[in-house]
Amino acid sequence: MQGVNVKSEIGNLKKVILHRPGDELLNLTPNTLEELLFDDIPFLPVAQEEHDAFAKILRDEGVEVVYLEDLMAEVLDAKPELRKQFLDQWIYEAGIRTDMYHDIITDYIESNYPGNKEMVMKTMAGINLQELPQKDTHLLVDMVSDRCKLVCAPMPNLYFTRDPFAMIGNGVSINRMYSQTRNRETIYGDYIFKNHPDFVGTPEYYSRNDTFHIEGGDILNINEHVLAIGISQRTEPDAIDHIAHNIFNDETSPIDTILAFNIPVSRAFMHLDTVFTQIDRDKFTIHPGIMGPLTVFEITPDGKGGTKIRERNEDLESVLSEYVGEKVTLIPCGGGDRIAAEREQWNDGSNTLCVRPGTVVVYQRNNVTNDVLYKNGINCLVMPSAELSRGRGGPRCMSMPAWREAL
Ligand SMILES: NC(=[NH2+])NCCC[C@H](N)C(=O)O
Repeated sequence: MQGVNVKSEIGNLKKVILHRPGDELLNLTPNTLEELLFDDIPFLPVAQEEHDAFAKILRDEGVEVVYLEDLMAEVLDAKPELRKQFLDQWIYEAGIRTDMYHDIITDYIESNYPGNKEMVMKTMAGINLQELPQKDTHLLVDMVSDRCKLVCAPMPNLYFTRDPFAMIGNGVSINRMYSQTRNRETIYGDYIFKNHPDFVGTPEYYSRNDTFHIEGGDILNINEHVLAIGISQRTEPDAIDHIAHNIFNDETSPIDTILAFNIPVSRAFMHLDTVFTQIDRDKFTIHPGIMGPLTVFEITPDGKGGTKIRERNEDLESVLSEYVGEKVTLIPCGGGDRIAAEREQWNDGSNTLCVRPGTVVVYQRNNVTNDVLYKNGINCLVMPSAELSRGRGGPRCMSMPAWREAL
């Protein structure tokens, strides 16, 4: 299946991009957790089993599952001349600015990871000082620094494929990320969208070199015409102004309204999809904790190449019903119990992945919320979640749909 087609959050899912967590999780240590945006260290073999169970659920539902690492390796297999350019860029963006270290790392990778896929996986995992040959250097840094120091940091958040790039209709946003640790993740998407035969030519609404940050967890396709974007810890309002301008000026895009949801800035609510996801034609799950402070702005083209903005003061249900075109029900995470809501939101109880209207993938551990979903007629496909959830993302965060059928 070629190209991108995502014009809703719920249309029959046909193709999705995942990343199977790899050795990058082995490079998490207690004193790097905060910087790397984790709250604990997942046990890798179990995290991988859980992730494989997720992929199997999707395949059993008829979804084509493709992996980020394979797409990137396919780009390099087809265009071998890009391998050096990619490695140079990856080394530079890892913060290596001296020729000597650039050469040591290049030699190390070229001699130990000759295949493209293994090289791609290594760039994701990161490099420790102790892996590199010492004989060449004899520098002070080698004599005194901690031998476990990471020379090239790992990218442990890659299994949240939702965030570094995001499909919008038939186009894509290659994101500029909020945190330093996640900014290198977008290199892969950039190469894939510029070079992979399945994705080349996709209209690009945002570039990783743009100034303001925006992340895919904040981007929700409500329907062909309406896009919702969270203003959050991860997405700046300036980025939304910019992407709105680009989308409205693309004649091929039917999107004529962007709803900006201003959500509180906090670790627990880092993206809009941590508090709000669509699960059926007329149903959304929502974390009750955001209902009070939420404001919604409607952005539309002004007809002169710019945009106009209107603040919507009605309650969320009426605003959504208007754009969805039918009366919407909001189903609270935790079923209205405040403690259960907070506990389960922390473990992504509102972060579901819809595979078709009324059928969603959910984490097993959010049993209170899942019960409420069942009672509302939702078919929950339950996946194991003990280790994956330690990274603070659920089934929606761990998936980037590339193709959904029309509703
Ligand atoms: N779309 C999402 N909610 N993604 C969750 C990402 C979690 C990741 N640890 C981060 O902080 O960036």
